[in-house]
Amino acid sequence: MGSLTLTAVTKSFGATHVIKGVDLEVADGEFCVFVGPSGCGKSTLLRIIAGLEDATSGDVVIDGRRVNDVPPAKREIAMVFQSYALYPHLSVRDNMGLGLKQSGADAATVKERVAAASAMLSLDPLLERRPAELSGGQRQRVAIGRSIVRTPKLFLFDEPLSNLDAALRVATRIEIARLHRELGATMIYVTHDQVEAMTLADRIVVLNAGRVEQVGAPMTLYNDPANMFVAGFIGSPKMNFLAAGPLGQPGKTLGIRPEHVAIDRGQGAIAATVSHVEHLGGETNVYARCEEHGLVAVRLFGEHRFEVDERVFLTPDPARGFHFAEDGSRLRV
Ligand SMILES: Nc1ncnc2c1ncn2[C@@H]1O[C@H](COP(=O)(O)OP(=O)(O)OP(=O)(O)O)[C@@H](O)[C@H]1O
Repeated sequence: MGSLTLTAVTKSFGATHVIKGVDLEVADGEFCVFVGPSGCGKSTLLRIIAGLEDATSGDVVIDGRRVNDVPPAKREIAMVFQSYALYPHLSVRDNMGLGLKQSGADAATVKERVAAASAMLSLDPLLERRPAELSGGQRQRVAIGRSIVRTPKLFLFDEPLSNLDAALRVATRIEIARLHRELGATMIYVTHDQVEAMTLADRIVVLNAGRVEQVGAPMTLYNDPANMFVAGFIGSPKMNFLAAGPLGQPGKTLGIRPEHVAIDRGQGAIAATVSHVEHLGGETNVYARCEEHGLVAVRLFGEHRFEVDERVFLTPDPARGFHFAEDGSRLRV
């Protein structure tokens, strides 16, 4: 069991209000991802859940028990950080078992749990090595293994993959998804990475300046964003916001994702000039500048040859547009 409830949680550092009243329910077994711009309070919220920071006000409830005054070690949570924080003088085996041993578990239990976690993470050949003899990806697997050994109620991850190179990030991301399925554990995960958020989460919490903008399944945030902030935050390249004009209405904004804008050399709704082209292999991003709307991103599948300075026409798919009022709220038309 490992449910989490946050009720009206706030956090201030002196006069700086960092978390401004967060309410959140995370169900037992759920994978919940916190995203938001740098400085919006993701790590602070995670640290409040862990007990590494005190909430200024509000309640933190784990499995029905208010834990505001319970020290981190007694909350039955495990935290995995970006830096692995392994003991350099201990072997992988001892790093994984130490926390459990310190909490008073007998040697047989420690051995059994370390063996199970090691098998799950393919760490068996590395158990006698010290951290200095491991790659970054292997060290992060040990850090994750150490958290599994303690069978916590909640796993908290703070950007665990951000020190890894691109290929290892993908491999470790898949491994974390598999672990979540196998353990059925509740996981709360902070990331900057859209792909991690979209692929790992049952639900994503979008934070902005210490408040929750929207909580929802990844595809709900993509297909049905609550407001302009969420619409612009989820998706890459980000959604185009087209100002008033033939396609918009005065004072209102039309949001259209780059994958829903057609580009053509012969005809279309908006005349534009190609200013930049990104070839990603399976996809091509074209950025075209037009007088009325500035730079518009177009995402194409497959390889497309557009040249910088080429004249083109852009046509947003009207069925895929979102409308926003001046204050950023969504207009459902
Ligand atoms: N101990 C502290 N004292 C004062 N301000 C702090 C402290 N810790 C965090 N902050 C401030 O709180 C805000 C939120 O920080 P936090 O680390 O939670 O953001 P974040 O969303 O995790 O950012 P990032 O994505 O850059 O890691 C920031 O403006 C930060 O400067």
